[in-house]
Amino acid sequence: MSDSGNSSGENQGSVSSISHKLTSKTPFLSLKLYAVIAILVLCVLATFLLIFLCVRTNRISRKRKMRVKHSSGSIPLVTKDIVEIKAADRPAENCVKKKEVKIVEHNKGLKKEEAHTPRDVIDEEEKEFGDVEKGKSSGGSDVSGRSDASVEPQNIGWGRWYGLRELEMATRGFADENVIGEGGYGVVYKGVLQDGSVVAVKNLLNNKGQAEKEFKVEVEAIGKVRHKNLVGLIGYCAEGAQRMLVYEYIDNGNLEQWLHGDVRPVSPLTWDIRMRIAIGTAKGLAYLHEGLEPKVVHRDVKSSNILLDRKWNAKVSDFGLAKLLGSEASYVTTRVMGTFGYVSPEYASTGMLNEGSDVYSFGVLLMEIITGRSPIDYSRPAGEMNLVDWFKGMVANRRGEEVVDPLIEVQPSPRALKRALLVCLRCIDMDVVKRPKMGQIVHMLEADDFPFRTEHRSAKDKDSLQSNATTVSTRVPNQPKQSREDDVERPRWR
Ligand SMILES: Nc1ncnc2c1ncn2[C@@H]1O[C@H](COP(=O)(O)OP(=O)(O)OP(=O)(O)O)[C@@H](O)[C@H]1O
Repeated sequence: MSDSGNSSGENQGSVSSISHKLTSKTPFLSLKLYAVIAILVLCVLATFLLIFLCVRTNRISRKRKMRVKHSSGSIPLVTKDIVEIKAADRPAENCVKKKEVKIVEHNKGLKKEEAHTPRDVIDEEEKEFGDVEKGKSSGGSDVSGRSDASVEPQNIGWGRWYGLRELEMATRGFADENVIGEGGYGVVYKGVLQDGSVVAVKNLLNNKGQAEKEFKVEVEAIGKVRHKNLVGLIGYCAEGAQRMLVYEYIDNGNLEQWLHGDVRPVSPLTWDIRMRIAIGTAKGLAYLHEGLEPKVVHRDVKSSNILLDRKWNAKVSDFGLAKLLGSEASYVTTRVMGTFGYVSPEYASTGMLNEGSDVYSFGVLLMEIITGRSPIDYSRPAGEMNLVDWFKGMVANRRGEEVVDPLIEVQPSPRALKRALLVCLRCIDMDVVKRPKMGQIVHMLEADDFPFRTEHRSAKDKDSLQSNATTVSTRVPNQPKQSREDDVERPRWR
């Protein structure tokens, strides 16, 4: 009882001592302590309020600046040539679902309603192949109806900037049924623009790391590249986080689909058509390597990147993308390394890249075209899984005629076959400096007298194919440094 009395007395004592302290005067302006504390608290609160207001004002002014920048068109106006159409602010929920979109049949075999039967294509080819061969081989008209050869950048510019809304309308809201396919860079949609022209819209994946400025610089560089054997970039979209590339639509699928997609007794790809595709591809690559400054190394030459029009003109796609998307995103790592089976040994082992790596990949592609076999095919017997090894062995053993795709009905002449086989072997030379340039390859494939330079060849020349298959390192006949003028257009890279 007395303990509790003591403790309550102590409590009362401490309370009265605190209140005494609070009411006692301090040296600061002779104010009482509670007044000083109240002033300090108010000061702290005022400081916080001030900081908060500063940050808020700063944010608002930055947002306003960005809005002004966007509406004045500084994002799309990459060059004088690019015309802003319209910018519609819209959440891109339709675009976001791209990853889940199922790849429609078109990806592995042409869409039924769009696919032409081999007969259609061959009929068309028969009607038009002659003209093309007579020197009008400047490529078919593109989707906008213009001829590639007549493209004059100073008149029409390389392309334009598209608003998200416009591309959404063109692809019916990025609808599943408009998906052409999906690659490592993103989903590709078929679209019809308001003027009726058909385009392919590539909705780039994971572009968060891609700075707008860097993106537009690279896109501009790709967009200026025009050649009848390269898929033309006709514009792009960069709104918010969205990055899309708009290409001319190439309406006859890709080479992979035609070589491996639809197994039938006779391939619609005759020997002549195959060589035409190979030469067109070589011309496109020659332009990238030799017609531009700085040159462009494709890095991913393979059959699915060779698109075809109805006249079997080859159009190389995806050039420039490795550079465009390669710097930031980790998903691109495998892309930078190219595609398994096509990658040159030195690039695979050292990562050192030059146009020789594309030449190697082209050599593998040419083997694929000749044989109808995939570069790596695990369904084949052990000794045949790797196309390059099998091919070299066959040629070295004088069994070159046996490598031709059995689906080709009319066999090539021995001369034509030997020419193609020799080009393959030279392209895959282990010594990168001994590989021919793409321009030389064009001439080798086109030249009737290659590799038969004289009527009376020496025995050594006769055996050149076999020796190439074993050494794969031979002299390339003298060729002009560049492809012919009609094949390689003037550089417009910068
Ligand atoms: N301009 C185009 N016109 C018509 N079809 C196209 C066009 N560009 C791409 N495609 C088609 O879209 C599909 C996906 O192409 P994409 O280039 O994105 O991937 P890929 O070449 O199949 O694979 P990867 O990304 O590994 O190179 C392919 O079937 C291709 O034929």
